[in-house]
Order: sequence, then C-alpha cells, then structure tokens
Amino acid sequence: MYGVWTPEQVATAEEPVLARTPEGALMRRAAHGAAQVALRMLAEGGPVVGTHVVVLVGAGNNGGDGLWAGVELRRRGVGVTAVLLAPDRAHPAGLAALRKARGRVVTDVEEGVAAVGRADLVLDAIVGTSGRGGLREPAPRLVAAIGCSVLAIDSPSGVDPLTGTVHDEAVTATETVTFGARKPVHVLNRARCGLVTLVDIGLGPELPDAPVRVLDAVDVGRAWPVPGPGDDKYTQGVVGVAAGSAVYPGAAVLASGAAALATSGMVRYAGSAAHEVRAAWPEVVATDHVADAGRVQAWAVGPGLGTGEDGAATLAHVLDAGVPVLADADAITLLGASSDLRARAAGNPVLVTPHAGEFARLVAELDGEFDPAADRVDAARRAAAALGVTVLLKGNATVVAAPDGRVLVHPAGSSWLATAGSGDVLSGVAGALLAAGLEPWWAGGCAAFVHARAAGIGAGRPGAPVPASHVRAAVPDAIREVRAAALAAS
Ligand SMILES: NC(=O)C1=CN([C@@H]2O[C@H](COP(=O)(O)OP(=O)(O)OC[C@H]3O[C@@H](n4cnc5c(N)ncnc54)[C@H](OP(=O)(O)O)[C@@H]3O)[C@@H](O)[C@H]2O)[C@@H](O)CC1
Ligand SMILES: [K+]
Repeated sequence: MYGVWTPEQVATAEEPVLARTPEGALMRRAAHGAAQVALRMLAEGGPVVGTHVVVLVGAGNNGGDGLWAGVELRRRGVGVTAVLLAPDRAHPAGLAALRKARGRVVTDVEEGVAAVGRADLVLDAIVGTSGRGGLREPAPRLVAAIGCSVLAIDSPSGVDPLTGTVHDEAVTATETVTFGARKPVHVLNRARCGLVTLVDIGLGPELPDAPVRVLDAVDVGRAWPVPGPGDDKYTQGVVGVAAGSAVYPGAAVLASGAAALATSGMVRYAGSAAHEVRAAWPEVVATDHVADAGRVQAWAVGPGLGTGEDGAATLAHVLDAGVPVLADADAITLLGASSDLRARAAGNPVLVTPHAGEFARLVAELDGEFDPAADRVDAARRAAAALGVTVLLKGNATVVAAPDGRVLVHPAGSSWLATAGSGDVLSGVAGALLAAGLEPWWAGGCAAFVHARAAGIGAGRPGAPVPASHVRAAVPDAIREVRAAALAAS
C-alpha cells in the first residue's frame, strides 16, 4: 500500500525540510532524481552522449527543477536547450547554472518550437504543484510541436495536480518524475502521467496520515480469504445474489458465477433467473425469492433487478437482513430515489458501486455538491459521508470512500473494463468478499484490484476489448497472482 498526499500537504511538509537544509539543496535533490530518469529514458534509444533535450521552463520552482536537471544532463554530454516561457521569472540560480554549463537558452517562441521539433526528449517543467487550469500561451504551441518522449517534472502541466482533471490544453507525458510524495494526479490520471517514479527528498517524517491510499498486489493477496483446515462451505461465508430477470438473465449468471469463483464460500441465488443460473453454475443454490433463500452472510443486490416495486421490496428485504450488502446497478437507482431505502442502508456495512451515471442518480436527492467530473475523490468522499455507506465510484481510476473519510484509489491501466456486464462481475466478487468478512472498504478495494487484473488477463495481450465473461473467467488467475505476490512477500 502506498499513500498519496495533496499538493498543499506536500508544500506544508516541505517547509521544515527547507528550513533545515542549505538553500537550494531540496531542489537539487529533486533535479538529480529527474536527471536520472531522463538519462534512463535517453539510454533506451542508444548512447546518451550527443542526444538533445529540450526543457520547457515555467515561471516557478517547477521550472527551477527543470533547469537544474538540464545542468546535470549537460555534464553527461547531453545537448540541452532551455525554452523560457516567462523569461523574466525563470529560476535565477538554475538559469545561471545552466548557462555556465553551456546549455542553450531560448526565449523566442519560434526558435523554441524548432528546438522542440529536433529534440530526443522534452522535459516538461512548465508548472508543477501550483498549476491551476489548462496551459497558458505560449505553452500550447510548444507542446503541440512535441514529437518525441516527454518526461513531466512533478506532474504533467495543464493537468490539475489535485484532481487529475484537464480542462484545456495539457501535456501527455511518457513518464513523470515526482518528489517527496505521490500526488492525486498520479493515480487519478495515469493516462496523462505515464509511468511515475517517486524520488525521495526526505519529506517522509513530515507527512501526515495519507488522505488517499493505493493497494498493491501484496495487500490484496494478504486480505483475500483463504480457507484453513477447519473451514467448510459455511465458515467461508455464504453470499446471496439477488439479481437478474427472466428477460435479461445475463446479469444474474455473471454475478453468481463471479461470486462462485471469488471465494470458497457458498453462493445462493434468489430471483427470476434461477433456472438460467442453475444451468450455468450447478454449484449455486438458486431460488425464486429472497425470502426463501436461506441464511447468508452478505447480499449482492441489484444487477438486472428492475427499478419497480418488486425491486424495491427485494432491496428493502436485504437491507433489513442484518448482514453486509453490496448494492449495484438498479439497487443504486432505487436508493437514489427513496429516502426510506437510504435510511435503511445508512450506518450499516453497505457498499454501493456506481458508475458516473448511477452516481448522479444516487446523490440526486442529497443536499450538497457532488461532482465527480470536477473532483472524483472529493465527490465519493462526500457521498459516503452523506449516505453513511461505502461508495465505490467506478471509472478509469476507481475510488473507494468509506463514511469515516478513508479513501482508496485503484488506478486502472485502460478503459476497456467499461463494458456491458463488467460491473456484474465486480458485484459478485465484492459480495463474496463481504460474506467472507472483509469490511466494505477492503472488500471494494480488493474486488476492484482483482477485477482489473482479471480484465488484463482476460484480454490476453493489451490493446483490445475484453468481454465480461472473459473477465469473469480470469478471476481465478487474478486471485492466484495476488496470492503469489503475498506469499513471495511473506
Ligand atoms: N519548494 C521547494 O523547494 C521544492 C519545490 N519543488 C518543485 O516546485 C514546484 C512547485 O513550485 P511553485 O510553487 O513555485 O509553483 P510551480 O508549480 O512551479 O508554478 C508556479 C508558476 O506557474 C504559473 N502557472 C500556474 N498555472 C499555470 C498554467 N496552467 N500554465 C502556465 N503557468 C501556470 C504561475 O504563474 P502566475 O499564476 O503566478 O502567473 C506560477 O508562477 C513543484 O511542483 C516541484 O516541481 C521541488 O523542487 C522540491 C523542492
Ligand atoms: K511539469
């Protein structure tokens, strides 16, 4: 697990470190780390001596990092051109050092565009943690001229460092090198950051508890329920799946199957697709109504449920059952439309798993601002607090927010998971984890991780769509992977 801190928290942590280190030392540490990554990237194309790097230098300390990195690259035989976007405000010490190291300094935009066109690597040092809004002129013209790899210094310029959002023009980096701590942009907008390298500049002891955390394979593998010698089908947790319909039984079959593959606990199914579920998954005990389903340790409710009276009655029944509940799809629409159902859920171990559209319906009747397009971490955190349930907001970066303020982000590598039925698989996996005893925040985080890995495995080679049934089929391999990681780390 690693932490993610806001730009403000990082700036606060920097203060005491700046105060006890010689002037400029922190920036030199950061710049050294950036130069190391740049040299590695250049070396991928052959010898670095004689290559040409262009540094796009903004008005603040981010530009200072870029200039000092340029100084180190000069010492390694790399040709360096610094293009100053705000010539009067470029970091004075960094600029003087680059000139001394015989780096070329350009202030004319046309000359800068020509240099960018000839570069082997561009360092984006336009703006870092103080950046707000899209790129300002003349940065867009220079960025548009890039035809080579880009290393973003701290964060890709034009992408909001706190929220990862992009409004206008922004840099798309091949890689990003960041300092002291990862910031939200690095997990919320992987597509713009590329591979992220963290350089230690000694902030660790000064950082508060991380407001956002990211699970790794070892965390997930350790948390995954593994049966011991004394376990049987009941002790691993029985999950009930209340999903599907006679018209669209696919959701029920996908969710029940995913639940059966996720843990060794038993799966019960209750709903109008009992026949189809039984045919596809003989190990699932299927009945027509939740009232006849028998005892379960958690319910997964919603996919294909319908949003009419029957669906509402089923949701009310499972919310009153006194066990953890995973609510997805139609169950989310029902919750959004009924204060009575929301009251039954509030304060209980309930995990809701909306995509953007379902999230809008979920919060439609609540007071306050919930805008995932502006800040998805903040929106999920507020919704969880207002509803008294754990919210897993699906998307390219999945956010899991608990009502007590804890937030997990799972940065997915691609958007191929946004496919029909994919959410049903996630429901089944998360429901099985709830039944096995994981609390909703962990169940959501572990399910999102394994779901994304299963999509990667199910797709085979990257770069192509993966249908939900392939995601489901790959769940065991994804579990094997995280368990192997946990065993290797123990
Ligand atoms: N403190 C330290 O020692 C360390 C700091 N470190 C480094 O410092 C960075 C933070 O530096 P920082 O605070 O100086 O701000 P920074 O991100 O360079 O930007 C400020 C300038 O950008 C401008 N600007 C704003 N938005 C813009 C846009 N969209 N497009 C274009 N321009 C825009 C804005 O202009 P203004 O609004 O003032 O006109 C302002 O002048 C941090 O990311 C890390 O790299 C590391 O070296 C570790 C040690
Ligand atoms: K930058």
